[in-house]
Amino acid sequence: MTEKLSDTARSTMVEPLLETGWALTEGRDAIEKTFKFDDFTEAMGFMMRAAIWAEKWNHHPEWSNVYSRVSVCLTTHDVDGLSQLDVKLARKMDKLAGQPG
Ligand SMILES: C[C@H](O)[C@H](O)[C@H]1CNC2=NC(N)=NC(=O)C2=N1
Repeated sequence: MTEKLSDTARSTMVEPLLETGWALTEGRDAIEKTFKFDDFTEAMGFMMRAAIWAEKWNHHPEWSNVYSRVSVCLTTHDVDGLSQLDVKLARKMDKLAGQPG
């Protein structure tokens, strides 16, 4: 059963994400990041690759795309807050984007 991250888990698992461009969302227990790509095609390719992992893990981002940018917000609706799934997907997205931050 997915659980909300504990305070300890937040400092060990979420804080490192803040170093790679993720930020805590105002007013929500969520993290967000805007990925910038060279063009629309690169942005779409990232979304497709990330979508495959989201579906495989049954954990889906709240995201939007404007041309070469993809804005992502991750939170776990089932627990109304951040869980390990959000950390896992955030790490995967960073890898798929090939950008440290
Ligand atoms: C029924 C389905 O398995 C659930 O709604 C899954 C789908 N994807 C999900 N994605 C996210 N971000 N949070 C969830 O709680 C969630 N739950």
